[in-house]
Amino acid sequence: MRKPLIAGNWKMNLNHLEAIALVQKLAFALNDKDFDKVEVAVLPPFTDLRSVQTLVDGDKLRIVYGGQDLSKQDAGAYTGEISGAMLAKLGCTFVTIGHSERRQYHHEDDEVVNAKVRAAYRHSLTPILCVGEDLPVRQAGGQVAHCVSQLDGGLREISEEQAKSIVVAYEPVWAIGTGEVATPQDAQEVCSALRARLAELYTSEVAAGIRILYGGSVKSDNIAGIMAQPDIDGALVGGASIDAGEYVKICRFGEMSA
Ligand SMILES: O=C(CO)COP(=O)(O)O
Repeated sequence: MRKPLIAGNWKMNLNHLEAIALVQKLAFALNDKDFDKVEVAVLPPFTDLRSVQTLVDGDKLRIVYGGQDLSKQDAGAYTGEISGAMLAKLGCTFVTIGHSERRQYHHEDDEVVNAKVRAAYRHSLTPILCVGEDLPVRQAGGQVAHCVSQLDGGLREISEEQAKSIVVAYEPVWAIGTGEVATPQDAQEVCSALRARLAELYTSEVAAGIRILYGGSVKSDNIAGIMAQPDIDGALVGGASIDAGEYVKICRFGEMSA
């Protein structure tokens, strides 16, 4: 049984004081019944993580958190980089890897993404491996092949034992921050193909246990339809995750109508 995961990618938004305010609002609104049904994560900028950790530890919150990226190196002369060890020390559970904004603006290819996935496992972090096609690929009908190839690239030399804990996020680039949400059927098509590929790479039992998220303009008014799909186990939420009221509604997707 896959527990749904709602993860909020704050991107480059909110300083550490604003981070505290947002996590406090989430903690106030969400209760044990919510956390029993869904795992709720936030992915703040690096500079906010210590504040989030202090709040989560101090108030024993059930919210988990993680980084938006990590270095493929473990330590050393890599100015500006943040290591997996540093994220682990801050109590991070997750780290997003291969987000389309990293692939696009920082030219991260599958090789870099794979090195980062391996770095995450070295430090017991759970990667949220992001894949997704851009508009020309979708218009040419190449979305499944494109995403499966990114999945293969990201998982190179990742063992079955490691793969069991991975989270995969399907985020079509054309749906990110555009208000253009993929239809639930479009999202399901790719997510089911990703699960089928995971079964080929590992076993069907392993594939059946891996959570696959959808991301791209997820809001409280479209989450229910997305979550109703058999191969979608949660959402990676951008813009709507920094609005406490909206994010709480998304975390309570079971109460929203499809
Ligand atoms: O990129 C995303 C999450 O990682 C999606 O962003 P939006 O929800 O703002 O479209």
